[in-house]
Amino acid sequence: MEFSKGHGTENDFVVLPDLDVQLDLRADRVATLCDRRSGIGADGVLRVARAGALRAAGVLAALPEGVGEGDWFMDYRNADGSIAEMCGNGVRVFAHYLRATGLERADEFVVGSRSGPRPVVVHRCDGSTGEVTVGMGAVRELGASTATVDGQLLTGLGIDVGNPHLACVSDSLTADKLASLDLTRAPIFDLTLFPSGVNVEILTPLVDGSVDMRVYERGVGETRSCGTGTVAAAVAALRSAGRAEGEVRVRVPGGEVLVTLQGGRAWLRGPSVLVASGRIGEAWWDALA
Ligand SMILES: N[C@@H](CCC[C@H](N)C(=O)O)C(=O)O
Repeated sequence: MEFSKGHGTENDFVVLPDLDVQLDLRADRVATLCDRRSGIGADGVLRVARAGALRAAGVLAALPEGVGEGDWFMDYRNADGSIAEMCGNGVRVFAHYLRATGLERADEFVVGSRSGPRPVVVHRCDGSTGEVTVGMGAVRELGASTATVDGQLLTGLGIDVGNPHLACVSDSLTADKLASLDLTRAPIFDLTLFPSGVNVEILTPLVDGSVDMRVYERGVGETRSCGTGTVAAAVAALRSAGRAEGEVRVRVPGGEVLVTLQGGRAWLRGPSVLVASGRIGEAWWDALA
């Protein structure tokens, strides 16, 4: 079983090429694989296959609207084994992987996700680093809500970027105060607004087109970056500044990305790194309960 390991601003993934869709990605297997002691260690898993093959194998009940049978499809799993609709950093790593391995020859193509097609532009890439823009699609605002983070009640904006987010801009927050927040415990949030859970972003107000952000991801815990989360953060930061559109540089613990919002749609540009590739022991994989 081949694998690669990659990250986008240190949001890291095990990439599993599975063009014939042979792998049974049961939740417990994914969780063990993503465990940093018992497995390879990652925030999530990206299975690489064509959408039609995933549908034929029953992984997808139907193709998401706008995704064609022949499109690449990022079958994304969180580190706890749960399935999520979208992963912005994951799409950049997925596209980089396809180009670096020669599975894809074009620099512009579509990556399908459970929340629909995500067109990508690979600006540059080699076997280890790349720079990719992802069309993140429509952004839907869900209204105000709150979360308790490190004992503090924060107000945020619920935002659907294909997956659910609560982006909390705190006017009194500085980059230093943000860095000192304890995000080891899961935020408490409103289950009525987010019955399937939510990714929570905490961020500083917009200054000179930039914000600092940390995130607690559904199905993972604190990560060093979240691509869909940076889009949600950019929407909330612009809204707090009385704006609906523009470019926002989002600094996260793992690096920096650029989010562009225009006409209710978002684009995410940022780096990708492919760190290693190798083989997973089949006996080890088969023995996972
Ligand atoms: N890290 C991702 C988001 C992954 C999915 C998320 N944890 C969820 O459950 O919605 C990103 O880069 O967007």
